Amino acid sequence: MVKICCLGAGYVGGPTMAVIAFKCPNVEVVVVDISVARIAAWNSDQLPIYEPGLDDVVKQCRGKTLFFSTDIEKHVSEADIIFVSVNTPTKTRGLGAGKAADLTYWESAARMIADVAKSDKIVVEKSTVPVKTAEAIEKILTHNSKGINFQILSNPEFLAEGTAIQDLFNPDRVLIGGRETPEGQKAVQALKDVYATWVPEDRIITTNLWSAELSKLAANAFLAQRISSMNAMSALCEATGANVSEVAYAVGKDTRIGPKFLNASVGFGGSCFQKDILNLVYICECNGLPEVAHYWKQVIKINDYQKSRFVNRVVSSMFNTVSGKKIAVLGFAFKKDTGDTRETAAIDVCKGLLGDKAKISIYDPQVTEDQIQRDLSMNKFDWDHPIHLQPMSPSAVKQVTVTWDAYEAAKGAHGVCILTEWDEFKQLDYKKIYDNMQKPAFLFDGRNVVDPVKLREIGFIVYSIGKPLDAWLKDMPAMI
Ligand SMILES: NC(=O)C1=CN([C@@H]2O[C@H](COP(=O)(O)OP(=O)(O)OC[C@H]3O[C@@H](n4cnc5c(N)ncnc54)[C@H](O)[C@@H]3O)[C@@H](O)[C@H]2O)C=CC1
Ligand SMILES: O=C(O)[C@H]1O[C@H](OP(=O)(O)OP(=O)(O)OC[C@H]2O[C@@H](n3ccc(=O)[nH]c3=O)[C@H](O)[C@@H]2O)[C@H](O)[C@@H](O)[C@@H]1O
Repeated sequence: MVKICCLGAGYVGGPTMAVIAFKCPNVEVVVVDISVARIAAWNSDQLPIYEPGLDDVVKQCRGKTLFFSTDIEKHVSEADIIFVSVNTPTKTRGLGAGKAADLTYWESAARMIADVAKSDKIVVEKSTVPVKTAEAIEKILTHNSKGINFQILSNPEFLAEGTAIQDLFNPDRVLIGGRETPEGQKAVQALKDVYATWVPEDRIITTNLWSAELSKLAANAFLAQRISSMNAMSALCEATGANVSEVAYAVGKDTRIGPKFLNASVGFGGSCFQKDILNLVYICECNGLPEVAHYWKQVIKINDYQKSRFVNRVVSSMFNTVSGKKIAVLGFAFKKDTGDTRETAAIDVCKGLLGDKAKISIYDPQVTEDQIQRDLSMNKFDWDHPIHLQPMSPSAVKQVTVTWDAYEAAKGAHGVCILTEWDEFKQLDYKKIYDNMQKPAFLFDGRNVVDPVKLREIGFIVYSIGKPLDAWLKDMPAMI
């Protein structure tokens, strides 16, 4: 029986390993983590992450071929294949601060593997890492190798949160990069055999190590670039009377462009797009390619512009101040069907509104008050470290309340901001919401989930990203 150990029981390690265990009954998978609380949650009925379909998969194989443990060294030493799926946050200090990937967690994992290994191992980079990381990892692993053979593979993960199980069951592709030596190719084949249990062969791509590492950064940069391109267009749509949804549809009908990932929004969030693009920018700079670095940096700049443009729309529409006004925020997660708030646009929007002294009432079906308070109190990039190493119990942001009901959040509010595209926000009784709000009642739709025409009929003043402007907003400056 092939033994797999995965370091890191997070959004990637947990679901990915659960699906491997589910699909490969002759493989034993143990997921380990330095966070005792996280492992306890994986072993309980309340999994540490919310992901549609995950519960079923875990329940079917936990205790049979899938295990969660904190006994890291034991399981690493017994494994044939070790996946490393630990955090790779953006550095906040020192060389490359604000851009480069912080490989502290990776390096400590590699040193531990080198220390405890007693037999040959295949070590798989599952985390997203800078191109050429495998070279550094190889040096760490072989430094004290005691004659043990380590083969490093790059097997970046392309799942998206909210659809992780679907993406893992039916991936567009699985990418495996390895050394072009006979030993390297043997290791590639061993990992290929695991995936080939359920992934069609033509979707398993094998490349050299550096191509695999770079392809992951490139894929995320391309995806984020599509959103920033559409978001840039949304500003022009508002200025000209064009409708961004119509433009996206017309553009996406070109089969060379395609219809996916062209939804204008209040800005992309999530733990990876910004982090990985900053990382790419840094690598370009280090390789003497400032023009290329500048090109990709614009994707982030447009995203930041989109978030501050949204805040400015809210404030300027409401007589240029939200001081003391109640603003309801519907949706705090970075996208629907996840409770993940890492780098969510909602953090920046809320901070912008708080900067103008608004009182905010937040409702998200999956995000707890504790998480929201932590997010609003945390420094940039701190969110991407293991949860138990993040700053603890920040003082509560007093102007923020969190409710478990959208109607409660909007009661007595001057304005409502929709910041996550949860399906339930399409079904709300907006007449009821309107009746219980201060007048004039404003609604700012950062996800284009509501029909602005219907809401205007109810009486709302509506702003929808990239849509023809309400008469009320026409003469207001988009950026101040
Ligand atoms: N979240 C996502 O959708 C995707 C993330 N990625 C990449 O995967 C990597 C992990 O991301 P997430 O799973 O989202 O992060 P996460 O924060 O949810 O999980 C990482 C886990 O690693 C643990 N950890 C840290 N150091 C460790 C060590 N030395 N030994 C054992 N456990 C350790 C942490 O306690 C944490 O539970 C990152 O590089 C990320 O860029 C790639 C594709 C998708
Ligand atoms: O490396 C990663 O972490 C992952 O990053 C993204 O996945 P994820 O961040 O989970 O979710 P996405 O669906 O890509 O959404 C990212 C952000 O973009 C926003 N978005 C997405 C699509 C769109 O058309 N418009 C838009 O604003 C979402 O609301 C969200 O805030 C990629 O889609 C995955 O392929 C990749 O593996």
